[in-house]
Amino acid sequence: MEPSLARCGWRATARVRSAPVSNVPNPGAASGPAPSPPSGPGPLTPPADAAAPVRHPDAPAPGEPLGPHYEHCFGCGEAQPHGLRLRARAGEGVSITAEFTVGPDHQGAPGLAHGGVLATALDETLGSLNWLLRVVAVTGRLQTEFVRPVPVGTVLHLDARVTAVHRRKIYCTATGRLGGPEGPVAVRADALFVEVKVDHFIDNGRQEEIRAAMADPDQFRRVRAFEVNP
Ligand SMILES: CCCCC/C=C\C/C=C\C/C=C\C/C=C/CCCC(=O)SCCNC(=O)CCNC(=O)[C@H](O)C(C)(C)COP(=O)(O)OP(=O)(O)OC[C@H]1O[C@@H](n2cnc3c(N)ncnc32)[C@H](O)[C@@H]1OP(=O)(O)O
Repeated sequence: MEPSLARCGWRATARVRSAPVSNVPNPGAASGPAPSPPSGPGPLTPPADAAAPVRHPDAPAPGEPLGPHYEHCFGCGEAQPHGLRLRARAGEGVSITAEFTVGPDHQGAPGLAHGGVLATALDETLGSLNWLLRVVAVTGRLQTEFVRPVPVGTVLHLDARVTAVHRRKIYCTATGRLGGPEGPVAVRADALFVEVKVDHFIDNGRQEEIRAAMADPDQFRRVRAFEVNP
C-alpha cells in the first residue's frame, strides 16, 4: 500500500508566526482618531438610477454556442494551446453559461487550479455577456471570491448575468460550480465592464495582431456585428 502523504511528513504542523501589529505606519507620530473606512456603496454596486439590462434582438438564441470572439484569446481562443478554451452558450435573458475543463497546464499548486486562471475563467465568462447586449465592453473591475479548491480534471460550470446598466457601465456577476450546473459553488465574481468602441483595440493593440485580425474575414464579421449596434 502506498504510504500516505501524512506519513511521508507532508502534513504541515507549522503555523505562521505572528505578533501584535499596529495598523498605524508610525505609531509615535499618530495624532487624533484613525481615519474611518470608506462608507456607502462600492464601485460594484449599481447606482439607484441604473437600468435593467436589455437583451439585444439579434442576440444568439438561448442554448446557441457563442464561439471564440478572437482565435488567439487566452480565455476562449482555439489557436491558444495553453489557453482555457472556455466554451460559452447564450442563456435566457442577459445571461450565459460556460464550461472550462481544468487541465495540468492550469495548476497553481499540485493538482489544483491556479486562482488567477479561475479569475480568467470568470472574466471570460462575464466578457461573453457582450454577445447578448451586442456591445463591446472591457473589464474595468473584477472582484473574485474563491470558495472551494478546484482540482485538475474538474469541469467548472460557469454562469453569468448582467444585473444593471448605467451609461457605459455594465454590472454583472458570475458563479463557477464543480462538476455540474447544480454542483457546489467553487468561485464567484462581481464585475464592472465599461463599453468601448472598436477603436479601443485598434488604438491600443499591437499593430501586428490588429492587422492580422482585420485581415481575417471571420474576425472582421464579428467586429462589424458589434460596430453597427445602434
Ligand atoms: C481589431 C480586434 C478587435 C478585437 C475585439 C473583437 C471582438 C469583440 C467582440 C466581442 C467581445 C466578446 C467577448 C469579450 C470577452 C472578453 C473577456 C475578457 C475581458 C477582458 O479581459 S478586457 C481586458 C482587461 N481590461 C482592460 O484592458 C481595460 C483597461 N482599462 C481601460 O481601457 C479604461 O480604463 C476603461 C475603458 C475601462 C475606462 O476608460 P474610459 O476613459 O473609456 O472611461 P471613463 O474613465 O470615462 O469611465 C466611464 C465610466 O466608467 C467608470 N469606470 C471606468 N473604469 C472604472 C473602474 N475600473 N472601476 C469603476 N468604475 C470605472 C467611470 O467612473 C465612468 O463612470 P460614469 O459614467 O459614472 O462617470
